[in-house]
Amino acid sequence: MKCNQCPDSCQNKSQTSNSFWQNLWRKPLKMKSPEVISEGTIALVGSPNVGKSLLFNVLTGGYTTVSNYPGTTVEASRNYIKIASKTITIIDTPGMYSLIPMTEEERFSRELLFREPLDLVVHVIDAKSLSRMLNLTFQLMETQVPILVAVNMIDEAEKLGIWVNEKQLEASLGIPVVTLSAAQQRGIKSLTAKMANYVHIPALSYSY
Ligand SMILES: Nc1nc2c(ncn2[C@@H]2O[C@H](COP(=O)(O)OP(=O)(O)OP(=O)(O)O)[C@@H](O)[C@H]2O)c(=O)[nH]1
Ligand SMILES: [Mg+2]
Repeated sequence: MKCNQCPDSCQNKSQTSNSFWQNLWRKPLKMKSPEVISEGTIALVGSPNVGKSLLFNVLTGGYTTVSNYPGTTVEASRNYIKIASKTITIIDTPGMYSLIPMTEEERFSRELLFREPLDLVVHVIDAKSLSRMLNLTFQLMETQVPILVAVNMIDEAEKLGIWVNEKQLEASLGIPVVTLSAAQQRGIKSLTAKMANYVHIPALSYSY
């Protein structure tokens, strides 16, 4: 007998309706992922081990796609974040010490800087070795792409008695600076607020 013909009290009926819901629950929902339209691109660059990838993960909530250029095995990760209600692509690049490339990683990152239409380059530096890392900042500033300096690892620097004065460094360099700790998720809001200044916001249109 078909279950929907059972009387309401029939156990068979309730089992069938339970299994219907259980099956529905187990069935993977196939949803078409919406096409992401990026409205700007920001790259994270800097020396190896300064925390670019950790910062990328903190900003984007995880790693998604990787891209490489023909002839290289080195990769960049990309993901999207919302800044000032715009969808912005964030690129995590391989470590480089200088814009004059010595390694495959440096060549790749340099290529990316010159090939990608970037709205902003975030130069991630280690607060513990500030002066050594500013060399690359000056090289990057010569590329004419807007540069923001993210002084990372302030938690470690503070333990060593090193305090980076954000305002003073900003005034000396003439470009925006943010001090942060990707590991402790400190300074992230301040970073995204400064990034927002480089995201193109369309002019308001009025209709009368
Ligand atoms: N204490 C502390 N550790 C950090 C911070 N940011 C990153 N790290 C650690 O530093 C190490 C290097 O971080 P990565 O994000 O891999 O550095 P990277 O710049 O991407 O390195 P490459 O990809 O080799 O260029 C990891 O162990 C991180 O957990 C920070 O703000 N504070
Ligand atoms: Mg990395």
